[in-house]
Amino acid sequence: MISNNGNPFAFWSLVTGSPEAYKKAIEFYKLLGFKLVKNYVRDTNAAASTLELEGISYESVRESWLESFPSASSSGQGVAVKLRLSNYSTETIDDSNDMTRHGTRLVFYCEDLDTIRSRLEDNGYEVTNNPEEDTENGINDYSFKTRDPIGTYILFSKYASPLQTIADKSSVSSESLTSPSSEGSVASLITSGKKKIAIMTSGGDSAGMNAVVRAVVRAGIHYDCDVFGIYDGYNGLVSGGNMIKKMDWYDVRGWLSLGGTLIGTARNKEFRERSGRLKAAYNLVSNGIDSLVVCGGDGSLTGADLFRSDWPSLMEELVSTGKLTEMQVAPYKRLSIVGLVGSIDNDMAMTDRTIGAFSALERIIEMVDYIDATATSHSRAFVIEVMGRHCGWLALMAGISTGADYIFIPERPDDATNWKDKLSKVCMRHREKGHRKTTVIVAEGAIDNENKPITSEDVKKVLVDLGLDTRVTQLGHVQRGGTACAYDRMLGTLQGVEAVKAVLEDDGKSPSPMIGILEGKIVRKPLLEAVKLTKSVAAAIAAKDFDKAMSLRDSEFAECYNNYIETTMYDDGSHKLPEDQRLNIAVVHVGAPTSALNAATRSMALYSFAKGHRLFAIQNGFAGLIRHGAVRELHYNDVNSWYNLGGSVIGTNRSLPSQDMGTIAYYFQKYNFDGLVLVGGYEAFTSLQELQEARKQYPIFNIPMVAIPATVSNNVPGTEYSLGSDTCMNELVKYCDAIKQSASASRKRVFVIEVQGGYCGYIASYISLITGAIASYTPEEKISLKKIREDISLLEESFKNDGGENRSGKIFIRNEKASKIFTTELITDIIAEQSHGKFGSRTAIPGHVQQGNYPSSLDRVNANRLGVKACEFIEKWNSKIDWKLNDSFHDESDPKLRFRYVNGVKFETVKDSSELSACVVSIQGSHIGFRSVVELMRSGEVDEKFRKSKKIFWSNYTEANDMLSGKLYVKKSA
Ligand SMILES: Nc1ncnc2c1ncn2[C@@H]1O[C@H](COP(=O)(O)OP(=O)(O)OP(=O)(O)O)[C@@H](O)[C@H]1O
Ligand SMILES: O=P(O)(O)OC[C@H]1O[C@](O)(CO)[C@@H](O)[C@@H]1O
Ligand SMILES: [Mg+2]
Repeated sequence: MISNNGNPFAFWSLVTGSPEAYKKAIEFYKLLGFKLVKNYVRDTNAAASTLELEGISYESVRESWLESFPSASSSGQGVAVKLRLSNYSTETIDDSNDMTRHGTRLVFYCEDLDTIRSRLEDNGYEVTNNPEEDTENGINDYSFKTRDPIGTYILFSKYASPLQTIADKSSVSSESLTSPSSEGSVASLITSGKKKIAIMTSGGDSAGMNAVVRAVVRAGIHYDCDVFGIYDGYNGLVSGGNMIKKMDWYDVRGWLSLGGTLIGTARNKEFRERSGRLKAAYNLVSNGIDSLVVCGGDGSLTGADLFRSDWPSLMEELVSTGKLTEMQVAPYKRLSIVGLVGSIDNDMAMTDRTIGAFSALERIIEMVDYIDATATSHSRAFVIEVMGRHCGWLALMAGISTGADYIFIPERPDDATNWKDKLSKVCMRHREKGHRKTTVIVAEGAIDNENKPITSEDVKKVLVDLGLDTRVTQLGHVQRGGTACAYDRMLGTLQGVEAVKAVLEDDGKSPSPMIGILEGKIVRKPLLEAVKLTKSVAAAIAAKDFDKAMSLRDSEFAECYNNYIETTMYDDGSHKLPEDQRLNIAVVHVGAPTSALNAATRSMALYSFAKGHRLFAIQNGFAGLIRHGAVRELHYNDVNSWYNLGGSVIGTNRSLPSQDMGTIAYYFQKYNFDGLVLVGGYEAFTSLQELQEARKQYPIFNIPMVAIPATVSNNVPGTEYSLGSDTCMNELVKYCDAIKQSASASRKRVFVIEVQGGYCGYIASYISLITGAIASYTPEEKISLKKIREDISLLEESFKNDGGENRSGKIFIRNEKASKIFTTELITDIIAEQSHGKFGSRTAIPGHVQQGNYPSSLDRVNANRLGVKACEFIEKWNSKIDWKLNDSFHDESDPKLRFRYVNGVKFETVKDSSELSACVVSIQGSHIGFRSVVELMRSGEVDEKFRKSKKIFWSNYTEANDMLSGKLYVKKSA
């Protein structure tokens, strides 16, 4: 812990509830040579005493900062102590002489120990010698100790590092070790045997980075590590000093709801050079940091990987140039590095999604939806340029989500010689079909197949030449702004926790990991390989090997691109099937409305039209069919603008086919349906099951039938995702942020928020995780008075630790059916009663707002994919081709797979292959497969009584929230 530039700083935060001790502590640190640099006004109402401090009355002072600077000639390290007086602090001074019983101990390095010692003694402080001082070896040693007036153990050592021995000292120049002893001050040395993890954010900021930092800080502390924040990315790492700060549990309070990155980010040239990385290495070692978690994009992780590979030689250089000694670098022979991918670009290999990409996409679709209104009004064309650097993910997904007429992305460049013609033809054709507006999305890295950039202005010229009144909108940094969407809060949080686990499990043998998400599962991948693969995308594009570039993108990229083309470009009739293969497909919405029902129906329709099929909407659910025979054929202009329309245009209804199977069979016969797509929640699942069973009586139902899960509750058996559930989470995140703000402003108030979900606790667990709720109540976990009591204790603890700041409002989340007895109102009343007037409680019930107004970007993208998948399913069954039912038609190779596996699950008891023609679309992360409804029922996975799957695939949300909300932390520190 020495410095040769006088810059590095260590920081400690100490809290007391006693005004007297607070005042004395200030004097104590001044005695050691600290200067009082700041008095903070924290909460003028909270304190009642009239302590006079530096001429300011106590009511207005709650926090004091004291700093000890090294002298100008010295390179010793500075130290800052933040003293906080909190009337919530229950901290009492432990009078025992057992240091291990007290949480905080500081070790100060001071050359002139005698001066400090006599000052302390002269002022009545008890000074005790270290009976075990090992002057020979000096490891983790101190000379004497005392206690500050609030009870912190202060140890004084003449060694600037716990590693520094007497013998060792001679090899380091005295200049580099000098503390400002002449001023009788101390230079600091904070030591402990804990693992020290630093977290930094780097590159372009992305929403969700704050969730990462919060999770790393809290998970780190939970696992008994010291966690440091490195400010401004590699800038902070290279310059060190007060850019590296120790972080406290409560420092990250309220961060989930804030946008950008609160520890700052930067792009730094120096780190690209070895000299910059050398400084960075020095700063880490001199702060005792042994593990580095970097959250950034491909560039930042490339830098991190380089740092990792350089590390041994950087250590050697620090020793050979005399900056550090062999002993000092000995424990840092290996730096644990973990990469987290935070970037809006979604351009990193070996992960399906990067933290921030969906938030940026959310901003884009919101803006394009706004533009839609004005574009349609004026019948204009808009060229919208989106970010993404050399990656087309944002542009592709934006194109799908906003019904764009055309997109330009680097991975699938158009032919240099004819792109203008192609663009003109598509746009004119769409206009002729009835589009009143034209939308073209251009990725900022768009190129032609000769690698020449295609700019928004180039595109505009083409559209102007077509006679279209055209405007260009460059969305710019609005895409990176705002708070994180639900998905990114979840991803950042879970990946942050995983990063800490990876640090702790680093045995020095396995390669440095990058935390990614594949098929919905948080995974560790070798950083080195991920960086290498990512670089190969750029190389493939440079070499014009666009197929390879495409294949190296995430697993859903190519599929989404093909879907986009099929639903947007093939309306020219070029891909129509022969007459005898064209089908009559029926679609029905079943159950409560969710926001992506229309978007899914649109994609089914556009896909069907391209193939020459007809799509018939059964209106107002099965009740509509039974009562009114309500069937309507959908046409291009009916559906084309449904990409962003919430609710259900064709109408939805909870009624089941069993109400009147005969009538339904009659209409199926009348319209000669070749397949049925049911879009909805648990009722859609039940309807599918009923229709499948009714095949015995009504052979007309021997057609392929497929249910697309669509429900906010996400309780459909066989899938981990349902359309509309992401929109619901985004709505709830906005709602909870607003409620938390209100709770925080009212200071002492807690809200109990009741969320939907039926008997499924998915929504409650998810929303608790991403809002940092103090407690959650779900049907899966029984509510008891004991649990409520514990949660109230946690709440009290949380109020105490606010210290009047109260940056984050307190909320409890309760699922609507969590308990018959402990209703939302009752829990609210119990809290009020138990608080004895210390804080109040209110209920908040968002109700049907949870269905959302318009679909989220993630739901729109998935609606497009699932709609196409469902139609393909029906086509496959009708074509009677040799269909291997493994996952999503991919595995054609192994004949044994035929009718044996579905979605990777072995089918032991398939009696009749027709069972497999009634399936639920099963989504596991980004992977889409099918599961037969018969097999699902047989598997025992379905909880018919409580209308959900028995599988709780979100239990990691609950575990992570228990860790990060403070529940376990408070228990541990109690
Ligand atoms: N090859 C490299 N070697 C060393 N450091 C690098 C390298 N590439 C990038 N860095 C460091 O990472 C920082 C961020 O990189 P970059 O600007 O490419 O952003 P990014 O991490 O890819 O994030 P995003 O693309 O989302 O903005 C750079 O400013 C630099 O300090
Ligand atoms: O904010 P800056 O430094 O202008 O960088 C913009 C770039 O950063 C990103 O937002 C993230 O990499 C890119 O999409 C964009 O090209
Ligand atoms: Mg990048």
